Parts: sequence; structure tokens; C-alpha cells
Amino acid sequence: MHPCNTNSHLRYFRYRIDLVDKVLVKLLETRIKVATKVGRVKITLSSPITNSSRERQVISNLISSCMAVNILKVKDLREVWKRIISISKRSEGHSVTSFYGSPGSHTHSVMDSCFDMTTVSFPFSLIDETPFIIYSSLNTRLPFRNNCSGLLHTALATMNNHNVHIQNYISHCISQHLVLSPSNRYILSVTQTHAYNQTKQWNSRNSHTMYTIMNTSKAAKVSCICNSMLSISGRSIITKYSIESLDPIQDRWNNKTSFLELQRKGSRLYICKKVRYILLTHRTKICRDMLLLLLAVIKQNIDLLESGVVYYKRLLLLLCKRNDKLSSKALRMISISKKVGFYTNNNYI
Ligand SMILES: C=C(O[C@@H]1C=C(C(=O)O)C=C[C@H]1O)C(=O)O
Repeated sequence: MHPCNTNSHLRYFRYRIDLVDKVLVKLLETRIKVATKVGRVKITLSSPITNSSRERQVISNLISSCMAVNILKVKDLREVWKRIISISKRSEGHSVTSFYGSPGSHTHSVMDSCFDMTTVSFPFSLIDETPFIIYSSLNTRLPFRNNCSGLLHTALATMNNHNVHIQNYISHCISQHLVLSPSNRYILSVTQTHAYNQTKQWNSRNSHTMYTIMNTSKAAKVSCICNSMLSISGRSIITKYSIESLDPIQDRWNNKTSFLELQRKGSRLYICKKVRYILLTHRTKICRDMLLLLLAVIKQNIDLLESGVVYYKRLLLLLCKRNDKLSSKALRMISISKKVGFYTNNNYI
């Protein structure tokens, strides 16, 4: 072929590719628009965005049609569509927010109050991703991989009405703590790491001396320093087990803020278990108080399933191992009758 000819061919084919790309972009946009509509339906149905069996079906439909045409390789087709599906999914959830804790919890109301009516919030258990940042930040500090953002919120809510600085701090947190999840599909409410950063910012801007609640152990520390127990979050639980709280909890009747235990499967994280009203730390002083609390909870014969006593036992053993000052023998000797002395004082700030 003559070089001049080759050049004009190249230009011509490139021109055709550009035309095809334009059509592809239009088609992709149409697909994404439809996926967004599917997303809206899913929100009303409270169902998760990802539907793996549908994804498999979409791809196998394509494979059958491509068998007929026989130009595209199955492997390539699969690769391209996986990408397209993941982009479609991202567009399904732009106005979805997520909160820790169960529907009706304080965290839920905070989430709702931050957005207008067009936004729907999901409990975290319904979404299929977990921000790695939370997992990693807690994992390095806590013996278990528990997500305790609900606790943080509840702790703050409990303090609410008592101290104007804390109230301002809460608003500050709430306005700042909305982050996008790694896939950008969800807007998430408060995370521990953000809480920490925001608290630092708040302190430097306002020159208040105030406790930095940066993670569960810190929240526990505040509880202990203030002679109060902030970790029991649900009002129903408090009523049920006659546990003293600092303040009536400012949330809805059915608040059952939970701690979420996460599990890693490949590169994804899943919520594998919900554990209620447990606060973990390995610092001696706090640890002792927490153990007292746990023992008190166990002593009150709380229904096994609900309290996860089996889990508590594992926890106690683990804490014993970590804490040489509290041998398992000493643990058994802790007098349960002393239980509530340290969390009844209201003058905590
Ligand atoms: C659009 C949907 O949502 C997701 C996206 C899909 C897609 O882009 O084809 C398929 C299944 C779901 O994971 C759907 O459920 O149909």
C-alpha cells in the first residue's frame, strides 16, 4: 500500500472509531441513567445496591449473544462489563447515606437531619462496603475489630444539653463528618478517624480544654474520669437492665445502637456480627471498670442471645491475658455488688 494511502486510511479509521465512541458514550450514559432508576427502586425496597446473581445473568446474556457474533473474546467482554457494572452501581447510590446503628437510633436521626427529604439513609448493615479507614484505625487500637461510631454518637448525645461547648462541638462534628465511602456510592456519617481529626481542629480553633474523644478507649476514659458510664447506649437496654445512665438518652424509643464486628473476605469487609453495649479497652484502669460493668451485666442474667454472653466470656479471657494486673483469679474475686458505684455521678464535666 502506498504510504499516502496508508495515512488516509489511518485517518479514516480513526474518524470511524471516534464516531463509534460517541455512540458508545451515549449508550453508556443511557445505561447509567437506567441503573440510577434501579437504584431509586432499591432504596424504596430497602434492598442493597449489589445483586450478584443479576450481575452474573447480565454477563452470561452477553456471552451468549457474543458467541453468536464471535468477535469479542469472552474474557474481554467479562472484563469490560465488570467495569461498566461497577460504574453503573456507583451511580445508583449517589444520594444514599448510611449510618451506624439500627433504624431509629440517634445516629440515624443525625444522619436524617443532615440531609433533605430526597436523600434516603440506610443502616450500614444494608450496604455492602465498609470504609477501610475505620477498620484500620480501630484495628490498631482495639483488641477486636469493632466499629463503635454509634457509641461515639451516643456518648456525645448523652452529654448534650449539659455543656454548651460540647453542643457546639457536636454541631461541628455533624457538619464535618460526612464522608464519601471508598466507592463514592455512599455518604457516611461520623467515623472515628474523622471524629479525632475534627476534635483536634475544634480544640485548636476554640482554645477550650475539652476531652478529645478520638476512639473507643478515649470515650471510655472520659467515662471513667467523669465517673460515668457512657458506653451503654440504648435507652431500652438501660431501662431493661436498670443500669444508671448520666442522662436520659436523646433518641428514639427503639434505639439499639450496636457495635459492628467486621470480617475480611478477600479485599472486602463484611459485617459479621452485631454486639451490643460493649466497650473495649486494654488500659488497666478502664479495663477494670469495664470488667466490673461486664460482670454486672452477666450477673443480671441477661438473656444469652441478646447480650452475647459467650462473646463477653471470650472478651474477658482476652482482657485477662492482656492485663497482668487482672489475673483470671482476681477477676473471679471482683465483687459484683460494687458494680454501679462508678457510673452514677452527674458532675462529669
Ligand atoms: C442495575 C442493577 O444494580 C446493580 C447493577 C447491575 C448492572 O449494572 O447491570 C446489575 C446488578 C446490580 O448489582 C440491578 O440490580 O439491575
